[in-house]
Amino acid sequence: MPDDSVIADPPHQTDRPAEAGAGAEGKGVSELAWSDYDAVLFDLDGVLTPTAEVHMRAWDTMFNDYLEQRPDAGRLARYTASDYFAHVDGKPRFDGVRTFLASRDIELPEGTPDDPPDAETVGGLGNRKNAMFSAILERDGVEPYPASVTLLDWLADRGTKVAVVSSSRNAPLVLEAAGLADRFEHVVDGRVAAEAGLAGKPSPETYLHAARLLGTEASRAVVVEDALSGVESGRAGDFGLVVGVDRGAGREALLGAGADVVVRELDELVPGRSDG
Ligand SMILES: O=P(O)(O)OC[C@H]1O[C@@H](O)[C@H](O)[C@@H](O)[C@@H]1O
Repeated sequence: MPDDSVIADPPHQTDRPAEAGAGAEGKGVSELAWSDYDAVLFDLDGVLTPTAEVHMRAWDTMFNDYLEQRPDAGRLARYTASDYFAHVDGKPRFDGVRTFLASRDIELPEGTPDDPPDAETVGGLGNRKNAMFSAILERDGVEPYPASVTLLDWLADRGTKVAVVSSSRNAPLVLEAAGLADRFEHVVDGRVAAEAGLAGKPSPETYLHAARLLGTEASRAVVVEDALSGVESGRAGDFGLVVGVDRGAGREALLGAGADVVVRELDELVPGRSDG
């Protein structure tokens, strides 16, 4: 069993379920007591599909082009992958813009979520990035992670309820493009959240909303997340188990944000798959 899939002592709580708690050191994640859970709430980008990388590339191009054309470009540090993980990853589009700009002491007018991509506003910059994201998605398409499909198949056979909880307004499009749309009756995405007035990740509100839609108590639901902001949502919502998927955020950082276990691939959660 790879070291990354060892269950860690939960850093933020002492009343975690036995299989995820202290003393479980060395147990495989495949030994999770699945009977404790009725539902699994999946983040999308970076968890079910490799689209976190597409978001990353689009943010990188948009922010660096923008910084370079500013009159004070000389004083501004370039946008890097560390900025993505620290300020943007997992958050709703316009929260990501606002948080990154604040890290460079830049304040822009809010504008609106419908601002055109050439507007120098939070709305405009977010939509500028979205035009790039959409173009890449249309050109390259998207395939789900095979190991994530393995877990979805196993959960479907078992009758476990599933939902997608994504900050992205593109989630329905990505699920359709990846051939996963039929697997989820409930998708709480960036648009649904905005319309329902739910605060975005790292708030737990979107995950709690999904649990309600599935008719499940948070304590009986598992949250699966690759972003620190999303792991924080799961922890803040007191979910039964928070699984961190390390796609670049880093194992220690995910544990620090509140993940109970960290895996590299989702099939490590299927019994019998990752023991060693
Ligand atoms: O597709 P949208 O609505 O612009 O959403 C953007 C965000 O969607 C999230 O799912 C990604 O994890 C973020 O990293 C990304 O920035």
